[in-house]
Amino acid sequence: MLTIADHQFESRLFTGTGKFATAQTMLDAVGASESQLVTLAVKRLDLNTGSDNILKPLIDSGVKLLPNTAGARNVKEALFAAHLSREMLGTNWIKLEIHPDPKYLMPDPIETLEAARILCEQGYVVLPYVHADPVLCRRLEEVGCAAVMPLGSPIGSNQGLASEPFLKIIIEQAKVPVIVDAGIGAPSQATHAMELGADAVLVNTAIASSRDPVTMGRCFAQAVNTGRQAYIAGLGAVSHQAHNTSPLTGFLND
Ligand SMILES: CC(=O)[C@@H](O)[C@H](O)COP(=O)(O)O
Repeated sequence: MLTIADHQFESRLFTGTGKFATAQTMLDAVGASESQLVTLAVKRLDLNTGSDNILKPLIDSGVKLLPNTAGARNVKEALFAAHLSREMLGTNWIKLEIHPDPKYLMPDPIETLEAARILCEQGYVVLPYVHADPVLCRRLEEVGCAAVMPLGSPIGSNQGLASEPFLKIIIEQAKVPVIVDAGIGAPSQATHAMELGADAVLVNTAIASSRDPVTMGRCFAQAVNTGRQAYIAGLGAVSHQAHNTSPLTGFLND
């Protein structure tokens, strides 16, 4: 079981709702992934009705919603999105994303830390999306974030764990759950993140943009479970040189 704030999750695969060809495909893929925490952009919500055609079926499916502030470029816009989502969805959970640069969608560390500090003070359960920066992750933990979400590689790039050396440091140091978010492009990469000791991963594009998102959702569920089990079982040590598995004594006793 993974505990974040006051909530427990059996599944360590978190999913997104963007980029699917149809709402039904998204719902089927999320179902197949067994994900229990699903993020959606506050920007997608209809300000008049407080809804979106995916909202009701998602709520009915029993997943926990994690609204995100995607599209926010600074503290002010992120706070606005968080306040709006609390009003509209009745949740104080927020995935904090502040990325002013549309080309690489790199999270702004300074704005993110300040917004996180304010939202934590206001009683939000804050899960910030950040670069894989161990110092920043500590600072976010200190201001009260419930988890940290360092990137594997740029959002939607499917490049995998380009930030691996820094993810390892974050995982080693963190006292809150570490959710590797963004850029995970294949189930094997999700397995690898979990083998490193990540507490969970968040995957959107790799599932949504596959030829068969439902099957891919299922593959990611299995991959995350495999990686977690392998981490618990404990991987063997890596060595520069060979170590024989059978006796090296000669056959002819010479
Ligand atoms: C939906 C969401 O929150 C994404 O912004 C998230 O970061 C996942 O990234 P990928 O789409 O690269 O899986």
